[in-house]
Amino acid sequence: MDDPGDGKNAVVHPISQQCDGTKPKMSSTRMILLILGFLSTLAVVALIAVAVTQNQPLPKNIKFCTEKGSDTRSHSWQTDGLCESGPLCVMASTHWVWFGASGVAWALFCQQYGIVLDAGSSHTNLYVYEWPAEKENDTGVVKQVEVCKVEGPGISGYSHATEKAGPSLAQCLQQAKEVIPSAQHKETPVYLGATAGMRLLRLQNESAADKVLSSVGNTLRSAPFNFQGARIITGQEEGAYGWITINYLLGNFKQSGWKKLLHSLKSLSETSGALDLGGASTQITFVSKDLSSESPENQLYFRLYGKDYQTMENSDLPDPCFHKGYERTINISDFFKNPCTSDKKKQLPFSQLYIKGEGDYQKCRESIQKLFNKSICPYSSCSFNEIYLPPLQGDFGAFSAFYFVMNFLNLTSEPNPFALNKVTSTIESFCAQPWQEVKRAYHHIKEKYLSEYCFSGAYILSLLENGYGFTENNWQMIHFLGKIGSSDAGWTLGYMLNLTNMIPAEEPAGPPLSHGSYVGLMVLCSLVLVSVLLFAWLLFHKPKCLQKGIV
Ligand SMILES: O=P(O)(O)OP(=O)(O)OP(=O)(O)OC[C@H]1O[C@@H](n2cnc3c(O)ncnc32)[C@H](O)[C@@H]1O
Ligand SMILES: [Ca+2]
Repeated sequence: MDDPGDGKNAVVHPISQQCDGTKPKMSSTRMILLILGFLSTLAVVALIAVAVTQNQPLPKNIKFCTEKGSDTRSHSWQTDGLCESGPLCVMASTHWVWFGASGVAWALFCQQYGIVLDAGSSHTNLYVYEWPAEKENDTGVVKQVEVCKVEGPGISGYSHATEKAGPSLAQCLQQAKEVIPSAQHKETPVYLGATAGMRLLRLQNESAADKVLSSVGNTLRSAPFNFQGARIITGQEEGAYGWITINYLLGNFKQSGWKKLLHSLKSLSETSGALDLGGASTQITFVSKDLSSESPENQLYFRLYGKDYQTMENSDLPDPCFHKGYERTINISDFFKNPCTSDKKKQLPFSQLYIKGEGDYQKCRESIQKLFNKSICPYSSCSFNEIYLPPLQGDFGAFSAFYFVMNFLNLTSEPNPFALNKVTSTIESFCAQPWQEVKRAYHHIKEKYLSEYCFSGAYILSLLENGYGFTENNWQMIHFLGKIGSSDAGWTLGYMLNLTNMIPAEEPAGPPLSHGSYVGLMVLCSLVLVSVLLFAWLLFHKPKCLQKGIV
């Protein structure tokens, strides 16, 4: 540490002070050495600690791909487990542990699949979902890769030929077989959930409903997939799984992981409500400010079907909800067949009804409004028909028929939804168009759908305004969505996520730091270490420039 410099041109700063020719005192050298040693140790410890915690061993349930497609769930992660170069191993990636000694681990990426059949009242849809196996507990990774619309009616439509319900699914199952690699078939779960049509059939004719379920069960069991059951789901489940689906697809569970889902009742504004309108039932599901459940289910569920035609005197039925010039014939026996209208059955002196459209939106709204009985409410607030409805909260994603109808009327404008008065005036002027004109303008659209858009539009407005109490002020909180990304909005994805336990009970363990903070911290620790070493080197090997001041 001797300094031969003369000190005349010394630079006055902490380092150059040692170049001024005076010998540093031993005690201060010792002190500097001590500090340098301490800082180096601290930097090394920090580097190791961060590297180790950030690069903890990968979870045991990471899937190991095999060519044979045997049950990947039973395979545990193997750090040296190289993919057996089967067709399912689509990618291998190197995972470096930064500054760590753990070396290299290989992560295998293979796809997994799940099938859900939505057996609705009007038809059945088959959905195929896909996700990377090693990420099954992450959020937003499950994607819809196929949808197949089953030909013919919904399965409840086979009540008179129950044995045909199962075979009706064959073509879509074949399509699923083509989409999913054959090695994966055996482990691909398949679920069927039946909704309002089957709920109504069960009320009407339980044994027919059982036979329909057993027929579809037999067909699904004989497919090469892993059959997990065919059942009738409740309206509450339909609402809840629809809510899970849209919030999962919108990434609302992402920011703070699945804790958000589990504690969703507390994180009020962070989830979207769900509005589903099917052929024979409708659901509204949202997280309410009002945590005390007045109604045990704390959810809405109701079925709406048919109209009240008690006042008719002859077989001609003027209907304000169809376009002027539209005519349709309905068999009285069909009309009173379903459980929602059977208790209103009357002896009528005619067997058919002749519906004649009037195209009168206001009259249509008034007649629909009568369906929503708001006179009795056993709770602090109700939607209608004595069903509990807490105050509306936050945004809503509206799908199924809500979307089909609004989309046809060009009323789905995102991200700036139309105001309620624009929606009302559009539906009103559409209803006023004569049927011949409508048919000419939209000749490419199925006549059954086309004839009912006026009624459906008026019905949707009645349901949302009079039923649920949406107003001008909160109307734009409703977002009409058909798909989110590549996946359809509906209950099926939420159903599968739940049944495959892809919604973990606990937030999955992830690295404590984000990648950015991790890299930043590592760079900082490294800079501290390098500076300390440089400082020490300067201290012990004084370079010439510092020995003789050059400034
Ligand atoms: O939930 P449930 O009540 O069991 O019924 P569903 O699942 O069969 O009902 P959908 O959402 O498939 O369809 C809702 C209604 O919309 C009708 N619909 C389906 N596709 C449509 C389209 O493209 N345009 C207009 N209406 C459509 C269909 O006939 C139903 O009456
Ligand atoms: Ca449905």
